[in-house]
Amino acid sequence: MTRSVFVINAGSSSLKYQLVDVDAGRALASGLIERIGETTGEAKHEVPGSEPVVEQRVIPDHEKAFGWVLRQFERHGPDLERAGLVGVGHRVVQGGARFDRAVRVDDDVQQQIEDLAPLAPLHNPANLQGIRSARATFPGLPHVAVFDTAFHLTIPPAAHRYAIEERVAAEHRVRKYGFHGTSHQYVSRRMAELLGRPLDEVNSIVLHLGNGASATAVRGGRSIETSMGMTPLAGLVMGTRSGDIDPGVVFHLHRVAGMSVDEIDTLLNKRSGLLGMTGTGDMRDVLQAADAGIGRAVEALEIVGHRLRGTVGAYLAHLGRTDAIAFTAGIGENAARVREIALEGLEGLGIVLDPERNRGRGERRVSADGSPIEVWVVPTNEELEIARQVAALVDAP
Ligand SMILES: Nc1ncnc2c1ncn2[C@@H]1O[C@H](COP(=O)(O)OP(=O)(O)O)[C@@H](O)[C@H]1O
Ligand SMILES: CC(=O)OP(=O)(O)O
Ligand SMILES: [Mg+2]
Repeated sequence: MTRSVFVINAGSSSLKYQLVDVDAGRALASGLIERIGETTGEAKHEVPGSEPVVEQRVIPDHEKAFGWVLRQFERHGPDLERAGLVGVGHRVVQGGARFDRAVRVDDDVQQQIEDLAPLAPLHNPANLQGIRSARATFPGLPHVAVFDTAFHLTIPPAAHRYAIEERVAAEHRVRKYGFHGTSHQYVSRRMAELLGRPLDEVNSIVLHLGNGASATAVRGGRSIETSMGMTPLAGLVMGTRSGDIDPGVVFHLHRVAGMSVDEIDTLLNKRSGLLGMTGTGDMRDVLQAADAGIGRAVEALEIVGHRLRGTVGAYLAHLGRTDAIAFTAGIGENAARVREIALEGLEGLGIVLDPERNRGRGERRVSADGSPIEVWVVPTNEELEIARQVAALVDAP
């Protein structure tokens, strides 16, 4: 009998979902609704082995989006009544210092996620909409929240505290939380498996490079440092987010450029990064433009590479001994050129790519034989990891 989990990743303007067969470790259906709340939306429902259903339509809110999803299951399958659903998993971006693991959602937990919304104003409110819709639709099933931040709660104070007045930091919960933890955890475990060594003996650097991007230093299966901060705005250059900048820039833009706080928020979160520098937030387009010799795309890649190399160098120092570097997510898995620039010139630090392997596909080692630090491509699967955590919690006595 199949045991499946319905996994929901509700973003600010999107809803991603997967029906996961937990034991087989594969998706029975998946889908994505984009540009929720805008004047043009796109929705896609995919069942492996059949043509995907794609619709252009206006989708005003997450509740309507969820209704669309349920109709696709009714029309195109699989039948949710017969899928052996054991629970629903919700990706929740900000779990604060409170949630160090997945928890069953009840009214109290839902309230706590709401209380954490000021620490992730772009993410938690959307996550909550997903939770509300799904709890109303599946009242009989256990709902589980899986937090992006949970894996990073092992980061020691020296790395997670900011050097600001203690009273203010404590009162307003200002510290580094880190994100993409589900992916960093999944990939670092897989990395140890691939090296054939026990997790607690492996030190790795995971580079999750998707639309949002973050790096994590993992010592013996525990996160000790990560590049995102109190919010997912910090660290590496991303699709539309700036990553690290001097916080003084914010005051400058407010006082001298006359921008409001909301305008600066939008600038740094939605109009910066690759998009702000090149006009497209999609790495495929940036790479194509750079190949065509377009100056700002070439420069943007140089900035991306510079930031990545600096982060890798810092994490080598924090870990002391590093066994492997793992690239994951859309860019990390697919963009050979980005892997190359991220590690360019680091041969002296024990990192030697093999150009041929780097150009290949799928899960594999991409470092040269004899490279003291191995480099791998390890595809992430946040949905499967969420589904497994849900199943484990539901099974627990
Ligand atoms: N073949 C590819 N080459 C280069 N970049 C790619 C490729 N496929 C996907 N990407 C990039 O991956 C990014 C999206 O990553 P993904 O992990 O899917 O993001 P998210 O889950 O955060 O939405 C985009 O910038 C996209 O251009
Ligand atoms: C937290 C975060 O940055 O998530 P995403 O990469 O899905 O935007
Ligand atoms: Mg992703």
